[in-house]
Amino acid sequence: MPNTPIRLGDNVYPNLAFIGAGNMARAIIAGLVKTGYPKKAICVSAPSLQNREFISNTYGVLHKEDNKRNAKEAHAIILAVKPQMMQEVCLKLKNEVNLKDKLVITLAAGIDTAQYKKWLGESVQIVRVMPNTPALIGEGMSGIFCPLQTSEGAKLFVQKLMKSVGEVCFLEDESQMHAFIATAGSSPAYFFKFMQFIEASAIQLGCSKEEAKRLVLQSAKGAILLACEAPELSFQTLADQVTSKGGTTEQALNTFDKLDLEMTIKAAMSAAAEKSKAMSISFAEDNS
Ligand SMILES: NC(=O)C1=CN([C@@H]2O[C@H](COP(=O)(O)OP(=O)(O)OC[C@H]3O[C@@H](n4cnc5c(N)ncnc54)[C@H](OP(=O)(O)O)[C@@H]3O)[C@@H](O)[C@H]2O)C=CC1
Ligand SMILES: O=C(O)[C@@H]1CCC=N1
Repeated sequence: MPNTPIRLGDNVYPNLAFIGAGNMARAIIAGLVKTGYPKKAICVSAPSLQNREFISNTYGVLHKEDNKRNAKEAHAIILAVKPQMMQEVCLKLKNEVNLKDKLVITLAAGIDTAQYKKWLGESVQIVRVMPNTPALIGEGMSGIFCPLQTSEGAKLFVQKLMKSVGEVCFLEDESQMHAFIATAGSSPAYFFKFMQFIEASAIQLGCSKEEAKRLVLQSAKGAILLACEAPELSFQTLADQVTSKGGTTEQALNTFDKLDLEMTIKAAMSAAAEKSKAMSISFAEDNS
């Protein structure tokens, strides 16, 4: 039986069981704790004591070795293991925990909600969330897909939960998840790689390592804040504002065009979306 949810003022905080103590669990837990989710209402389980203790010590939440013990006491179970581990984790949960009255939220890429019903039982209440790591600092972007039967209460709960670590977007159709993963789930990595390459080039051009990082970070932060403050301006207009005719930026952007940066990015995003589709198909086939 789950413990009674913690109440603080008018707010009720269901107990959350995070299954998995990796990057994504950590990012969401950090974001939740920062926004005041009660630490004692959050528990994490994973095989590695070191990883569990790291999250527990850093954010003050509970930890358990055993998924079963964690899930039993929770109102909502958050599946934060790699897709390849998901079947094993789900089948064990189904056998060991009464999932009736519990909400299951999965963060995994490439596994459709229909698949979870095969693993966890047709009646399981499952919601799919695709977050990203900036949730760690409350700046995440999460896509939420709720199958038809999802209760309004569950939808609102997931919306509130993920809003506390960033922005949310409801997906009407699960097939939209492939584009969402390519555009938001994976994209922080694209921006980090872009910054990494600018930093390395700056060093080659004569900047010190520290200077290069500082210049990249502040310029990227400035550019992003500027774009956020002027949503009416297209990205093209913002780029035009930097580009003087016959000047330095023009030379850099011409080089992007010559080497077809746009095509490279399109190809990379298609690869991410295609991988998501292929994973969904392969999980469905493996278990048909
Ligand atoms: N990283 C990201 O940016 C995003 C990830 N996701 C999704 O989130 C999920 C987790 O990804 P991420 O956090 O990056 O992965 P990590 O590899 O960082 O973490 C996976 C965690 O799962 C734990 N684990 C493995 N087996 C079990 C088990 N049997 N029971 C409980 N826990 C187990 C691992 O344990 P241990 O600590 O012992 O190794 C580890 O803590 C994936 O499905 C991914 O698709 C979604 C959006 C973005
Ligand atoms: O790389 C992945 O598969 C996961 C999903 C989106 C970000 N990380």
